[in-house]
Amino acid sequence: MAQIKEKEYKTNFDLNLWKRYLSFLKPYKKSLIMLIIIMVFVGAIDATFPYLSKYAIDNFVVKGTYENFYKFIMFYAFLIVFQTVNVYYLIAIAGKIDMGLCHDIRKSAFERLQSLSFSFFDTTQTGYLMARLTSDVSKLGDTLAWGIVDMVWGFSIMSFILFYLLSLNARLALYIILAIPVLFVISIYFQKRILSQYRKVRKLNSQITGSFNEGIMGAKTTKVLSTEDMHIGEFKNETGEMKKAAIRAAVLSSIYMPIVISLGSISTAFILVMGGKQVYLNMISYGTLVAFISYSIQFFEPVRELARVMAELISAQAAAERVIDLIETKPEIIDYSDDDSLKINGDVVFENVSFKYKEGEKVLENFNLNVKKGQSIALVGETGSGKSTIVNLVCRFYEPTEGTIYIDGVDYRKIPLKVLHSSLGYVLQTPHLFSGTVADNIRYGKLDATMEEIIEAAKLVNAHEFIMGLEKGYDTEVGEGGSKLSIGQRQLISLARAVISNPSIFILDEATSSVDAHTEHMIQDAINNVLKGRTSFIIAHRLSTIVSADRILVIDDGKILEEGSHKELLRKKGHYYSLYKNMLMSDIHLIS
Ligand SMILES: Nc1ncnc2c1ncn2[C@@H]1O[C@H](COP(=O)(O)OP(=O)(O)OP(=O)(O)O)[C@@H](O)[C@H]1O
Repeated sequence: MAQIKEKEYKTNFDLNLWKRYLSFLKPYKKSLIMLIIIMVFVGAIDATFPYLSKYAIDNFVVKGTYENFYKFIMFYAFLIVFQTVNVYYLIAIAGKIDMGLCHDIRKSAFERLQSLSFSFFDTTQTGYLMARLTSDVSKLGDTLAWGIVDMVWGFSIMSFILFYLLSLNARLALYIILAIPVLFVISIYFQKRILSQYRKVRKLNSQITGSFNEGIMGAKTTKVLSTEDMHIGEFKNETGEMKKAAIRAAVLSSIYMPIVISLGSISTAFILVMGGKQVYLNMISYGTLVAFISYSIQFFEPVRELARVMAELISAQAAAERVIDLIETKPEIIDYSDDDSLKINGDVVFENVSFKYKEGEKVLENFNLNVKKGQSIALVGETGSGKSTIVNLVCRFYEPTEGTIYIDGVDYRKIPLKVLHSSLGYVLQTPHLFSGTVADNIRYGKLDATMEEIIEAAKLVNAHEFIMGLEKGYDTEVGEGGSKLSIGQRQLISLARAVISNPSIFILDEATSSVDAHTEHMIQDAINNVLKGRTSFIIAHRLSTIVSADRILVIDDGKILEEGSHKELLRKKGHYYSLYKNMLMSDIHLIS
């Protein structure tokens, strides 16, 4: 299975990228402000509890008085209730932002995918796109929403703890403050390394998603070719690499955590020794010592969290870069006009058209062709000769690299894509049906089609009869990709779908797979009905189609080798003649 080539991304924080990404947060501005306010409160309250313990020890335990006891209890209870409400809202709001972001980013990415040109899909693999739209988007929403929660909480609780510590005893506070830079440096050091392993995991995850996709899509072919073991081997390699990287990350974490815990314990020990002395000398109260011990434990959590969030943001940057890259990819084929009122008749002219898919190779060179409205053109020739390229250019899935294509005398780049595509009927060699009913699938050709129009289109292509024979007629589910129907039936439905919008230009890439004689006859009949009065380009594989075309073009290496009607070309006794003889022979061979 082919590997997905992943771009290598920056390891430093890329502010510019995050600014572009943060624009997705705009619709959630109010929620975000609410979340920040709530998190400041949560941090402040968390930092206040040890201070309250100090008050309780010094007043109720040491002094043994009950003065203000009930007020204290009430205040404590109020803080607990307030904190509970805060936590409820913080989870709800952060969850809303997380899900909202994922939804919006996925929507933008999917919309962009719909507008991208064919050339994008030539160079981008499905697995890569699936990984972008699923795990990368989730990672982004998650990191951003919950990263904000942790960051605001971290800064808030640290500020309040520092405030309490300094106001209680500045010298003792120093022992805790001195540990911060050490802890921060250690945290960043480890988090960077842990994350570089997680990056590897993500990169491999992309490849594994691709392999999953290919494995599922190509399951039948794999079975037929008996290549299961090879695919399993490849898959094992990828997942093995992923396992190694994940284990390395876990090992690094297992070293990092004890260091952090030890550092916290050392700092607490210092507080105990120094603070204990001060208690002994009556310089601070018992309550203050207890509060200091609590703060020394509590203080390291936000430092750790902030280091983690920073590192996570750097790691999520890889996901953000990939997703933003996708969302900001510009379609190569764009509209130069928005005149939707244009109507297409069907005259098509190629004037000195050259085309290449990639630098260094020419598929078409100075190609000229003049097709009048209503003519049917059969394109025949060896595989790879350029037949599909010609029809792809007519459809403007790609544009000529040189020369011009005129439709009804107008440079077709001046015709809006919407107008061009709604005037085109295209039936692919292996037509794709979408999950849904037969009627739904025909309606894809004209979204506002009535049931009468659907039935009329089905009748035109001789599909009505077999559809009525299905269990639920037009309401029969076709299955994923049309799997519940035969290939011939799928072809008839796709013909109906293509013809329902009454296109003036028809493109047909004839199926090469053989169907039984009756179905072949039905399909041929359907094609003849559909082509009447329309300009058509047919990549023809069936003799019957070729013979009945107005003009036959024999294509070779991107050039027209021979051109004319069936009779004219036979008389010439050239390439078409031998091609026809071969086809005839293989047909006779098939029949016998
Ligand atoms: N998307 C693509 N990217 C790069 N090269 C391509 C692409 N599609 C086709 N080609 C190349 O362009 C040339 C013409 O291909 P094209 O598909 O037009 O031939 P064809 O006559 O339709 O072949 P077939 O009968 O096998 O479908 C071939 O050399 C092919 O390898």
